[in-house]
Amino acid sequence: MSALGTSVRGVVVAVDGPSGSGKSSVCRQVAARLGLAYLDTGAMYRAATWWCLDQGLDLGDQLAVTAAVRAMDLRMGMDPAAPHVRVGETDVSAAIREPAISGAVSLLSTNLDVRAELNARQRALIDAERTDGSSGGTGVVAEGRDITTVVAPDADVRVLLTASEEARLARRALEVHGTADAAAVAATRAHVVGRDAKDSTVVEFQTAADGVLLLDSSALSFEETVSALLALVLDVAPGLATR
Ligand SMILES: Nc1ncnc2c1ncn2[C@@H]1O[C@H](COP(=O)(O)OP(=O)(O)OP(=O)(O)O)[C@@H](O)[C@H]1O
Ligand SMILES: Nc1ccn([C@H]2C[C@H](O)[C@@H](COP(=O)(O)O)O2)c(=O)n1
Repeated sequence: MSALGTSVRGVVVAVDGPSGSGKSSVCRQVAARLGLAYLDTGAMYRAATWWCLDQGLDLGDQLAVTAAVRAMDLRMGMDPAAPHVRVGETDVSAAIREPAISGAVSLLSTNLDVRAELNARQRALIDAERTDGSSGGTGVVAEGRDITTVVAPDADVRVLLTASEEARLARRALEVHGTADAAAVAATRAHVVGRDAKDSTVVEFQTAADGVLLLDSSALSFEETVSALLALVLDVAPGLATR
């Protein structure tokens, strides 16, 4: 609600792309700069994986996994200054980034019943920001693999953020190993290219769907990519003020 009591419709920015293209870091920064909420949908798949492992489930048991995910008490903290993820009372923000979760998460993200459950939760979170900005902002930047196409195809701004495989591997190697030399890139390949190959079997995030804008960050610095996405959003929602 505005100060006058009238309803203000929040802007919805949807961003998809492959692993290491910069979705999380760039979208979080753009959300902070525009005073929007930030929704990391990959973190929801990671939290679901953590929850199922914590319950001692066999992740290949699709029925048991689906039932557990439907029962999961998942709370997404969407403030871009301090995003966090809770399952019940447990803050799992750090645990869901562990290699054991990264290595197992595709078992859930390729389970179509799990996708349906998480898609519904993502739509509810996005709709809450669209209608009343319940995180205190004037909209949301939501990123993942199927936000532009499945979860929020009606978003105000839809962007596919890509980068060459070479650039994505180098970025991830630098982030994880502190260097992008040949050994570090080789060690990173399975986590980036391998996971994308599995996830690509159920969602399309390598090519832009109709009406989705393509932002290729291969030759852009982090700041240049943030500026490019900001420009795309401000083009559609010029009333938003940057911070
Ligand atoms: N344009 C850029 N130039 C250089 N480095 C970048 C750029 N964009 C992002 N990075 C860096 O690349 C790394 C990967 O980015 P990020 O984690 O945001 O990717 P992602 O698409 O969210 O990956 P995933 O889907 O696997 O979580 C981070 O260390 C980030 O700081
Ligand atoms: N909307 C989404 C978001 C994420 N995934 C999958 C892809 C990854 O394997 C996993 C974790 O995502 P990340 O944190 O690495 O971005 O979840 C998906 O299928 N759909």
